[in-house]
Amino acid sequence: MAEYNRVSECVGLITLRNPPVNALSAAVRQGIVDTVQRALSDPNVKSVVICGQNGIFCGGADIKEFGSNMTGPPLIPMIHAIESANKPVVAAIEGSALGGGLELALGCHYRIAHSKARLGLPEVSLGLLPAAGGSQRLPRLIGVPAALNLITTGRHVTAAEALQLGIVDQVTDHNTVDAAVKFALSVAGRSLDPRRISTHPCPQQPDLDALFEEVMQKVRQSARGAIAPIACVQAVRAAATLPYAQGMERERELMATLFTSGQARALQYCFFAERAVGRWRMPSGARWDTSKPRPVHKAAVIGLGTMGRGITVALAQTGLSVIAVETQEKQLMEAKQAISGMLERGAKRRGVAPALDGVIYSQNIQAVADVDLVIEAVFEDIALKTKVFQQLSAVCKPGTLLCTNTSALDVDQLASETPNPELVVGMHFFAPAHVMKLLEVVYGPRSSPQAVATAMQLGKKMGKASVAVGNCRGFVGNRMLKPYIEEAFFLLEEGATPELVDQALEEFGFPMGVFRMSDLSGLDVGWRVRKGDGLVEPGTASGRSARIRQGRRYSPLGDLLCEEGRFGQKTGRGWYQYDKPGSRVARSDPWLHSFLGAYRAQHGLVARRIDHQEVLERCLYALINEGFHILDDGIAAGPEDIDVIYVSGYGWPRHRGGPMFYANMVGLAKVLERLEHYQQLHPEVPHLQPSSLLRRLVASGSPPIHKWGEAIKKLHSQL
Ligand SMILES: CC/C=C/CC(=O)SCCNC(=O)CCNC(=O)[C@H](O)C(C)(C)COP(=O)(O)OP(=O)(O)OC[C@H]1O[C@@H](n2cnc3c(N)ncnc32)[C@H](O)[C@@H]1OP(=O)(O)O
Repeated sequence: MAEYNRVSECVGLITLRNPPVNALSAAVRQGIVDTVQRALSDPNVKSVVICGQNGIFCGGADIKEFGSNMTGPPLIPMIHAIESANKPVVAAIEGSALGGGLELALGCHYRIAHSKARLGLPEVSLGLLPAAGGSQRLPRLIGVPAALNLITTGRHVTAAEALQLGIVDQVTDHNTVDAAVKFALSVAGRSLDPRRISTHPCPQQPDLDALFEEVMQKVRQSARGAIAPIACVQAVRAAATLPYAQGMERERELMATLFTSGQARALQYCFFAERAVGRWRMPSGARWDTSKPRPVHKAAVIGLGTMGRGITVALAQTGLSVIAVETQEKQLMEAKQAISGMLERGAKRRGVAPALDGVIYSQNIQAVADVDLVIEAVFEDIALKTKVFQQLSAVCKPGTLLCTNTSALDVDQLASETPNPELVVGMHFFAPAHVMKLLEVVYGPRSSPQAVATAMQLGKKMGKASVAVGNCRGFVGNRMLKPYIEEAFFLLEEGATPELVDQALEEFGFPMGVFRMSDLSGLDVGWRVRKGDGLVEPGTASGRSARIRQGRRYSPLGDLLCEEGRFGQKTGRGWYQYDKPGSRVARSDPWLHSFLGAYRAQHGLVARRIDHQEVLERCLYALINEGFHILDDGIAAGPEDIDVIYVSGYGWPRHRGGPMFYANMVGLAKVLERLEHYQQLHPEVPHLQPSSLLRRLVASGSPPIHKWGEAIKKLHSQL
């Protein structure tokens, strides 16, 4: 797993070999220990180069080993032995040097990087800290402020930035190993004392306490309950204030707490879940590895409202040429200006030229005749969308993929309006579409695997977390959101306030509670949907019967607010009040509290004390329960799909892994027991009725989440 060769007569070349990213598995660590020893004991070898095979230095510790008993030589003494060597050791960094990979490089005496390489200590995003000396060496090398920034954010830096920061000694555009060997020859015999980073003092920093105080505050605010960023700050503080050996001891203690924490397990689960969703499969048996995507060179977007504009930007930024269609001239001109602005700002941030020429604007749908893929983003109206799909079927060249950005309408119905339903899929973007990571790729029974593969590949190109899901009302994300929101409304009826509900959810880790989120997205959105479903009844009927609609408990609270013109931030009033329409700072509203009091009195409801635990159990377990229904229905292929959707599109705190992972952590039996408890109290609420899959999983011994797939298959075959 680490190959040894002698090159240029006197350079020992060690090559890490562990595809695909040369992770530091037990075998690789053993290989490094053995080959370093061999190089150091060979009198003909004057210096050593460490590189990785296949253009990547090292992706860090092998994350797959974390759950098991770790064997093999530990990283810290291995890196220490390299740093203590009496021959210069040079790291030749191509591709990535991340986590333990960069820590290994920091133990080397010199670092040479290819100009396209990226370096970083991303442990924080796995719920850890750089505990192979990284938290102690990096601040000594580049200073406390820069090290704090890299270690607490986990961001990857380019080779150019690494050079500027002093992480690497040289950047090359040519063969990195050749450059490193040449460099190793040139430094053979030089004193290595100044090159051993652990022996350096941390560069002096004025107002150290104030700096740590400020960073800690910032980190606490943005971490929303995550513990790793805080431990990272504490570890760097140890580097800045303690001798190296004591700093290493502190690094070890902090890591020990993190390593076994539920947060680290959740974050590592997210890492693998994000990769697992790329290996999509459909109930028909079609799969990612047997379905070839069609090439997409030219795309079109129909309808340039907020969503269409964002989608156009996301497509143009991938380098595609895009035809952007809006039939009204005024709207087209406004959209052109807005899209150009977004492209320019995005390009400035990324330091590239804006793809302004990549977008052609047109009022005429005929302009899309030769595109490979169309994304329809017109108003959410089935008649309008049907018309657009019929026009597209007539205009587009044969084989063009027709995608709809609907968030609520039936993809199958739209597909059935076209002569080629196999070419139709949903591409459900989230606003703002050029920023939000999530994309639900919605297939119907007639969507071809090739259409799904093409949409998934395009999503990946746009940098989205793309998840393939089946077609149903609300798809996965919005379908699960419905019971969550309904429970929040019921809690208000029973005595909670929007402030209490939001506080409980925000302390759990959501960036915004359900009511602040509703104010942001607009109360009228849900009102329109409920009207369409025939649920909204004007009038002042009171009592329990007024709150049972279509045979189930219904809360008209949201409708009543909308009747008052309280649509949220845009009208300056919603569940909260705002200084003016469009303002973002939510303030508690006495009007709302007296409205809730009057509403309860009118309906004979007696307010009771509701605590945070009840808020979390009712809102989150109702949402999770819907997740089990979705798995049982085969709408999502596995719990990872649901979790990626919730973490990347709905603000579920990443350090809690996603709703299904959370259920697994809490214990399926406990979730079932609490749902049964609330269902007994609220028999008229169907979404509290535990899903049969949840019951069956508990009955079969609550298998761990990575075994749910097998269990679900087995349980289905027994039905
Ligand atoms: C003792 C504790 C010490 C901890 C210190 C650490 O080092 S913790 C690990 C720190 N490293 C990282 O966080 C890096 C994680 N990897 C990445 O960011 C990316 O994989 C990459 C290296 C930038 C490569 O990206 P790319 O897009 O090219 O590939 P994928 O992300 O799709 O990965 C390909 C497959 O490799 C698996 N993989 C990646 N990194 C690791 C790893 N460190 N350990 C184990 N496996 C890793 C990844 O899961 C993919 O596998 P598939 O089976 O193909 O899905």
